[in-house]
Amino acid sequence: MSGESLPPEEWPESGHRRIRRRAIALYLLALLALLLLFAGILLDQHRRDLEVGQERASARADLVAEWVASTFEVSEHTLSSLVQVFQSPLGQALVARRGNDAALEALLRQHSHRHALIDDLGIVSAEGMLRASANPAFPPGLDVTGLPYFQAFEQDADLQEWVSPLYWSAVSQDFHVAHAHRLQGPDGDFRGLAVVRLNPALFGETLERLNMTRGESIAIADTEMRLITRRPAFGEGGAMDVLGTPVSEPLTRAFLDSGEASTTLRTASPLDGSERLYAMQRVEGLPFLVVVGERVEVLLAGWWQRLWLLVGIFLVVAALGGWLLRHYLGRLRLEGGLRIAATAFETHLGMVITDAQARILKVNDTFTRITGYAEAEVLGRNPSLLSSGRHDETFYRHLWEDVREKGSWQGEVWNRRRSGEVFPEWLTISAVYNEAGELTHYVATFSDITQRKAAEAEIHQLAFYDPLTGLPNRRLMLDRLEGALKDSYPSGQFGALLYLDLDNFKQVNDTLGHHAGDQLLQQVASRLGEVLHASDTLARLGGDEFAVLLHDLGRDPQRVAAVAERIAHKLLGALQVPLSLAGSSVTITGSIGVTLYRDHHTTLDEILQQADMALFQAKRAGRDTLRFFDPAMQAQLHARARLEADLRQALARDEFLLHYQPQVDADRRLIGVEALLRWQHPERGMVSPGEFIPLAEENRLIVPIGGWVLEAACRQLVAWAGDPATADLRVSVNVSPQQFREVGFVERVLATLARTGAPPERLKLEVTESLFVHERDEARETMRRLREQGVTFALDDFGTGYSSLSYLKRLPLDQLKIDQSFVRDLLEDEASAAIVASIIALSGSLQLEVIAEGVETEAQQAWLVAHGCHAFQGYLFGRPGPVEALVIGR
Ligand SMILES: Nc1nc2c(ncn2[C@@H]2O[C@H](COP(=O)(O)O[C@H]3[C@@H](O)[C@H](n4cnc5c(=O)[nH]c(N)nc54)O[C@@H]3COP(=O)(O)O)[C@@H](O)[C@H]2O)c(=O)[nH]1
Repeated sequence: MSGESLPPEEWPESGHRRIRRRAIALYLLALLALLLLFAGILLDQHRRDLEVGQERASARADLVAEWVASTFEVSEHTLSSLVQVFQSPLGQALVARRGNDAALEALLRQHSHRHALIDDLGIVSAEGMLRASANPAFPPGLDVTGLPYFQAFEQDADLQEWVSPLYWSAVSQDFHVAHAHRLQGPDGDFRGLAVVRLNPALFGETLERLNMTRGESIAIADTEMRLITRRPAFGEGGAMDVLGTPVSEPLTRAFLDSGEASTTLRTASPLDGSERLYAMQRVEGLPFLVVVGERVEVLLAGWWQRLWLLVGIFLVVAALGGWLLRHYLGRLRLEGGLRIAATAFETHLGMVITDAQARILKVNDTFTRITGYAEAEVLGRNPSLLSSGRHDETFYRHLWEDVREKGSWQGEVWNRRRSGEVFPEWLTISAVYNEAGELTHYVATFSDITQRKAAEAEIHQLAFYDPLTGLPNRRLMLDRLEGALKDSYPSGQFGALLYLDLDNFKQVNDTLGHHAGDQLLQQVASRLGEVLHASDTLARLGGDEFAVLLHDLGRDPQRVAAVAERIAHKLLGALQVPLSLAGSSVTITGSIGVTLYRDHHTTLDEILQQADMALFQAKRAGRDTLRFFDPAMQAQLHARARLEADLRQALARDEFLLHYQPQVDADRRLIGVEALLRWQHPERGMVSPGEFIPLAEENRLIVPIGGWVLEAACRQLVAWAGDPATADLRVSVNVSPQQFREVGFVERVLATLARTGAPPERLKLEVTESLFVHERDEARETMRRLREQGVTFALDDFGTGYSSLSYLKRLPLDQLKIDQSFVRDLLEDEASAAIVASIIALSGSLQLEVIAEGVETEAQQAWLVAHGCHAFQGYLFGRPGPVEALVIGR
């Protein structure tokens, strides 16, 4: 099932993502739940810790307030007993009578010892004068009208008893608290006050003995917000060093103003700045206030610990959960990857996995299906077991170079199945590296492309080949012509396009039927193909029209035309042989139009038109004929063909003769002659060898013609041998390369010498440098064998070729013949003069004779003599002519 047939959410990759998303969401939700749980716990505990602190502070404040209140019960009791005493008749008499001060003071001292809190006891008169005091520091008659307790009674006539807030005593220079009781007569008239002066330090001492919890503070203040005592002390003092210290704290002020008995609040201490939970408790009926504080920081110390513990637990859980999630997702991905890999592995592609040493580790089912090898057969083996042998070592070297350098290679490879069948495959090889960058595996995938290639071949065949004959069609022919035209420009080689049309095909078709017509075309195609080389293109353009492409025929258009003509004749000849069709013998002919091509300026269309026009002309000229596109060339070809035909007859008709051109020494004495062939044509007169020798060479007629020349020259030598004036003359005979290379050349020369009786040492064979371009060793051997028999050799046209000097030295030569082109120019052209001079010098160093040909002027000869040349040939000494024309010195 392919991925495209499933809904997207069911695609494997999609499913993997969905699970992944869910797992992450679940993990985050769990974390959130845990976070909320921890936050709930912490909030609750935070609240409870503060509540506990608050409750403890309230309880403590209540307790301390009780204690403070109870303290004043002592003073109250003392005052009550004093009041009883001083309101008794005796007491009143004591107070009223002056001079009883000592008795009064004794009484007061007796009562003042009842409690440590009581600092002093005193009796104040109704006028506000101290009558007596238990403390001698306060003398009788001291005015207390300015003190708050006296003023309180003054202002309120009904006031019986009153406890003062802290007040400053100028006598003791300290703060005190006074507990005063009204003294009155029997009529209720105001007689003064009994006053207990209390020592506030006692509160501090008592508080000092109290067990305090950490972070707890306890303060006692009066309603004027002056501290009486505080624990812990602040600054550097003790608990009582704070006595009288005013406290400025708005919340406390507000509480006192509200008249409430107690309150709690959370604020920073105005004394030490620490934030505390405070419980404030008024001391009932007294102008005092107890403030108990619990430091929030201490109260929440445990809570903070729990907070950090839970944060730690949360982080550990989150990290652990994250790790587990990652692990799970990793496994999920891996499993997914493996599933995908497993699915991918079993595809329509053949797959091979090897280790880094190219040993097969795994193949898939498709591999087995394509190659025929089961997995067990190939495990541990090298994939080269599949190689077909069609690719050479270089191919595989490049392939592996690509894999190593680029990481992969892909291309077409021919491999061999287990059955031995060779098949094409499209192969991709990839190198696999680990994280450290080391090569670990190779993975190859391939598909069998046999069918694709067959289909391609079929399409190619249909597109480019004629289905009836199997020949290239017009399209392929045009492709090849285009390519040939391009190639012809740099190579300089001519090619030829031939259009061939069957003359009587329609007649065959009409009389014997289309099937026979088809057979005829097939047989014609086969015959034409037999005439041509594999490098030529024979195409069927359609109907009974064929085309032939001849490539690289040469650079000389005339010769190329001749070759094309010869091949065209062969094609026409091949058609003429009767064919067997439907039980009948049929003779068919064709017409051919030829055009040559080379120039890149000529377009493809022009060439096709030219071939077409040439074919048209051939058709017009009658059946079984050919025509060239260029009429001038056509004429030349005709002339050439005629000349060739005549040349073939010339020997038999005895139309050749030899002219001799003298060769002289520096004193112009005749030393030899060069035999030069002449053709006495019955119609055209004397034909130059320059015209017919190349033709004779092309048609190999040069071999018999050359033989004739040699024979004639030898006969001339024999004729001269009997006359002392001519016996020493040597005859130079031109030998063409073809003639020289002809098998049996040596034997033929020797046979001619023997037959004629000519002295071999008088015969000089002129050869050209072209002989030594190819097969030079054979040429040297031929020369050596003839030279052994006395025949000498001259190297003709010397200087125009490319003979290597080192090789030249090894040739059995006798003479160098300076080419006439250099001689002609030597007086005008420094380069020619330099060449001639070096040839003369070279001949001297090689100990060879040297002769200059083409000498036409005295000046040329003088220059040559001056430069060491002593043999000459040229019009200056005589043109080639009949033997009788030679001027022989006697
Ligand atoms: N294989 C054979 N080749 C032959 C034979 N006979 C001749 N040839 C070759 O034909 C080419 C033309 O020869 P030809 O027309 O005879 O010309 C020769 C001389 O007439 C010409 N010549 C000599 N002296 C002068 C001169 O002063 N001026 C001038 N313009 N021309 C001169 O040179 C030709 C001889 O050349 P070479 O052979 O290189 O010595 C020519 O290539 C012949 O070789 C034959 O029998 N076989």
